[in-house]
Formats: sequence, C-alpha cells, structure tokens
Amino acid sequence: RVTDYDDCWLQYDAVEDPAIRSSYRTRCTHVFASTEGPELGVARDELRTGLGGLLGRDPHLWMHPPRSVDGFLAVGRRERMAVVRAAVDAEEIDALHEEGYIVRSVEWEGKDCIVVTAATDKGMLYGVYHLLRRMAARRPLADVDIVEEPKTEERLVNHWDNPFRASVERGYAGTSIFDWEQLPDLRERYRDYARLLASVGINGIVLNNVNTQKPDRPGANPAVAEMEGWQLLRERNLPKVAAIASVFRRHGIRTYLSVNYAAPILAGDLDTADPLDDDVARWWAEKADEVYDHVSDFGGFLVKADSEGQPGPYDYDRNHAEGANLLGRALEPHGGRVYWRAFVYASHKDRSVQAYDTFEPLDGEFLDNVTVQIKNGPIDFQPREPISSLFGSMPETSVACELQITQEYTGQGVHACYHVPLWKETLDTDTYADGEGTPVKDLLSRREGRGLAGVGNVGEDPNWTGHYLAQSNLYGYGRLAWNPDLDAETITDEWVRQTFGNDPDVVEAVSDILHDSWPAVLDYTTGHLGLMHMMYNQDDVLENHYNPSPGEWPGYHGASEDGIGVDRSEYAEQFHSPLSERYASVEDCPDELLLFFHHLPWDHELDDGTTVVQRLYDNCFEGVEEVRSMRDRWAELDDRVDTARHRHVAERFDEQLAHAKHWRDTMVAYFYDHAGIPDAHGRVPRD
Ligand SMILES: CO[C@H]1[C@H](O)[C@@H](O)[C@H](O)O[C@@H]1C(=O)O
Repeated sequence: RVTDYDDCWLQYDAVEDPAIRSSYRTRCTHVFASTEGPELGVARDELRTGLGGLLGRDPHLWMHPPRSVDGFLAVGRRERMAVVRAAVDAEEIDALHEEGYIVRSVEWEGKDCIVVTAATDKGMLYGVYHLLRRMAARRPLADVDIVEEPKTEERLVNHWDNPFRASVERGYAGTSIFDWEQLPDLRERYRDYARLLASVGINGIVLNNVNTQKPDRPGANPAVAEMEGWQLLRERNLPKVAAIASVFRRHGIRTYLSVNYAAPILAGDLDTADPLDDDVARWWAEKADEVYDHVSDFGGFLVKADSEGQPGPYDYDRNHAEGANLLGRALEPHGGRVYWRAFVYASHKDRSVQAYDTFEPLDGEFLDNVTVQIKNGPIDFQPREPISSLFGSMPETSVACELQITQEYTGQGVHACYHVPLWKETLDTDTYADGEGTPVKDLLSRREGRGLAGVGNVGEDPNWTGHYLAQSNLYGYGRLAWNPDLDAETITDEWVRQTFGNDPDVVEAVSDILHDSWPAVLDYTTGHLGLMHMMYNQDDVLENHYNPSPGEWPGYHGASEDGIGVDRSEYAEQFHSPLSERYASVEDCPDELLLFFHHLPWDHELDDGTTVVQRLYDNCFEGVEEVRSMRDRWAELDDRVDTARHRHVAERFDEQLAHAKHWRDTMVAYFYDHAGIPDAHGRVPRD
C-alpha cells in the first residue's frame, strides 16, 4: 500500500536474522483472529500489514485454529478460543483493566502458539500493537508473558488545528491533516493517523484549536484571523465530526471538540452565555443531545475560557467552577466529560502564581465529569519550568496534565528536541501532597477523569511532524501517558528500533542524539539556570517564539544591571513543604531552576565557584557545541539510514547549528550588556 507520507514507527521492516525470522514465522505466519468487533477488524488489518512486512511474506489469516501447522498466533477472547483458555485463567481476565491485555506464549496440542487476549476488543488491539512492537525490536517470542494495563485512564491528543482554514496554531509540519471542506468524505490519512495514535495507546482526540474564535484583545497572535472552531458545533458540521469519529472509534479513540464558551450566542440565537441562565443551560443540554445523536460515544468538550481573549464565565462574574459545571451538566446524561483549561492569567501580576490563585480555592466545586487541565508548568511550555503548583493542590478535583508535543518553544520542528526527558522530570516531581512520595504522575493515574493531554505536532507534511526526529515526541507522549513509570531510555530504544531499524550503531547514535537534544536546547535558549521566555514575540507569525529576543521580556527573566532572575518566592509558597522551602532557598534551589525563583547578582557564586554570568556564557557556548556534535554523529549514519530521511535530518541539523549560534550570540550579548562582565575565556564580548 503506497502512500505519499511516512510510516513513522510502523515501518515493519523485514527481519534479517534467519533464526529470529524462523521463530517468528513458526508462531505468526498463521493467524487465528476473531472478527466480532470494529477494533478487531483494525487488529486483523494491522497484523496483515505488520506481519507481512516483518516476516517478508503475507500471513495466513484463519477463522479456525489451524491444525496442520507447527504454531500460530491467536487473537481473541478466552471464552471463544480453547488455545486462549490454555494460556490464560478466567481470573486473570476478570482482574484485567478494560484496556489491558495479555500476550503469552503457550504450547497447545504440540504447537508453538502466541495468544493475545483481553477483556475488550480495544485491549486486544493494544495487545496486537505490543506484539508487533516487540517483533519490530527483534525481541524473542518464546516464553513471552506480558500482562499490561494503562496507568492512566485519559490519554488524549489535543489538536490546535483551525477547521476550514487548514492551518495549525503552533504547528510546524504544514497544513492540518483534517480537510473539513471535503468531510464527511474520508481521507486514507485519517486511518493511518489513528493507527499511529492507537499503537501508543492514545484513547482520545480533540479535533480543533482551543482558540475557537478571534480573541478580542490587543497584540494577540496574528494567526487569530483563522480561528473559527466554534462553527463545529453548528448542526450542519456534526456529520463531518461523526465521519472522523467513526475512523478513530475503530482504533479505540474517542472524539472531543474544543468549544467556545459563547457558543449559545455565536452558534445559537441567545444574547447571553451566562452559566446561571436557564436558557443557556437548556441550550447546552440540547446541543449536547444533538451532538450525541451524531456521535454516540462522543468524548466531550475542551474549553479555553477567560484566557487570551477567549470568552468565559468571567464575562458574567461567574467563577470557573460555575462555568465548567454548566457544560458538565449538559454532558453528564451522555457520559461525556469537560476538560476545563487552567491556563488563565492576566498581565497585572506574575503569571506563575495566577492559576493556583484562581483554581485552588475552587477545589471540590467541580462536577465529577469535569477535569481541570493544567499545563505542566506555570508559564507556558517553556524549555524548562518547575511543575505547576496546582498539582497536589486540588485533591477533590480530577486533574489532567497538559504537555506540548509540538515544539513551540523548543525549536519548532527545525531543532531536534526530545521532550520525553522533560516530561519525565515533570511527572516524577514529588509534590509532597500526601507527604513524601506523591509525584505528579500519581495524581494523574488510576482514576477516570484523570490523565494527560498532549498538544499535537502532526501536519500534512510527508514526515507528519516537520522533523523526522520529532516523531519521537508523539510516540514518547503516548507511551508515557500509558505508563508514566516507563523510563525515557526504554521509550527511546523502542522508537529508534521501530523507526530506523535494529543496527546497534544506529540505535546507539540516534538514542544518544535524542537524549542530548533537550539539554542542548536548554543551554543555548535559556543558559540552563532556570531562565525562560527569552523568545521573539512580534507579529510575523513564522518567527513567533522561534528567534531569540530577550529584550522583550524583562519581567519574565529579571535581567538588570545588578543581576538576573526573578524573585518568585510567592510562587514557591504555593507548594507543599519541603518543596516550598527548597525553591525559596538560594542554597537548596536546584541550579536548573535557580533564576526562575531567585534574582541574583551576576557575580553570585554557584556551588562550583563559577559565577552566574560565567555559567550562562559557558552553557550558551556549550549548547552550540552539543548541536555540532549531534549533527556530526548523525552525518556518520549516512550509509545506515535511508537517503531521504538522512538528508532531511542532516539539513535540519545544519539549520539548527546556524540558529543555535544566533541564539547563543544574542543571549551572551544581552547578558554582557547588562552585566558588563566579560567572559573568562575571552569569547564575550564578541569581536
Ligand atoms: C492555543 O493558544 C496557545 C498559544 O498559541 C501559545 O502561544 C500559548 O502556548 O498558549 C496558548 C494556549 O495554550 O492556549
């Protein structure tokens, strides 16, 4: 099946090693797979594609257990297949999470078999993807005993795609893959996208941008003209939503929409959107009924309210709980959920403290089907931020952590920047909410309504993500959402092997490059001491948040003649002890967050005796050398990776190196202009 876009990590390259190939062929050439549900149809198709590639010949699909062969793969329910009953006890299935699965090898009637089973069809689909992932990494199939369950219930991708305009806010991979003019006619690409998401356990997708209308505020992002997502709630557009939902449903993915809080006015004929108005409540209830008439398993609504010019309950002097619960009530009869974003701030105060001040007092006031969606940090997806102080501060509320898969502030698909280590740092941070050992990930797991939302990075470009290496961020997000305990190295190894093959030199080089990428970006875009928000933010969209422009944001980084950094002691107080004390203390605050919480003299000495300004110079220069080394290591792979991808990535590394130098030179000049202290190695001021 030839497409004009990349297969990403579903390459299914043929197994070269004869011993592994013969072991795989014995167990997987013949497939006895159930067909009772739509997800099982997808599983069968995936097995045909995956095994066809891996085994180098088409698998033989049976509707009965083949007896004339040495082994086979069985995919089905325990109650329907004797071979599955031979491998799995009823109690195991009863105890299994509804999205969990079991992959187990078993000898059955003298045959070497592999069974994939679960309590649900969706679980079996995930089991099939796990089996194919294992084979793509050339892992053995003898003595397999895998019992897997998701640690997180809600695992969503948020699209900031603008319907009818084909643009993607903060998208760096071309236009949107969704063609709303053409819908309800479907594109093959929707199915391939759903395969990618299902293969990493994503179970929800928000189709459109949270900016659902032109924000009425001065200096707003110029791409605003393109935002008309509120239109999707119009009855005439619901068949289009239903068509897309039918593709994702087959892959175990529920469909959600970003809605505009003033929809009763924009898409209805009311003159108010006041949450305590009965007509407004009726409007939303009827609108929800209408949506569910079209999409029976619709997931719910995502809302950006009272934020960056989007309307909300503040327009009626109502608080966010009153605002969210209005939609919660409308969705409740249908089993729908509201994701209510906590990204609310006003410019009069330090942005970092505002989400807590707004939402912490409302803890316990949100309905059960409302999830407060919180960005990982208090500012805005910066290369590094401390966690949001809301994590661990709303015990009576379902919360989700919003992460950015797209690289708005980490190089926008031009720079390689692997976000998985960044996300691990967030998810593993101990909030001390219930005493020591309460990491963020535990506050997101094991309960309906809790989870993760990742702002997507795909577009119409053949490589989906602008940069081939950025595919690792979508892959890694899904794997981490499924199990936040997975370590970054495991996720990286999986992705590299499925995407670029199992050549040990390639696996090692690409893995190292990925793991060096985030620290490098931190070095040349922030100086790696907790500074952030040093980027360009003027009108012309394409340069927005890409180029350096530290002069624009003194309030965010506090550079002045006497020092740099911002005293955010008020923010530190919002955390539980001992985290609050640690952040508030210059001695105990981790270096990588030091200038986020403290304003320090340029010549303040760090633990190793280096001054703040010298460390900033050193890191900016070091960052460029790290990019040079990544580029050179990638160059050495030119005969190990196919030409098309190798050349594309190599050219992006050339661009990244040039741009990193631009960041370095701008940053060190800015620091020198304020500090007036030259670099100890004579590099600053530059000639
Ligand atoms: C969708 O708007 C985005 C905006 O493009 C972006 O600059 C910032 O990250 O935050 C906003 C948000 O998260 O709502």
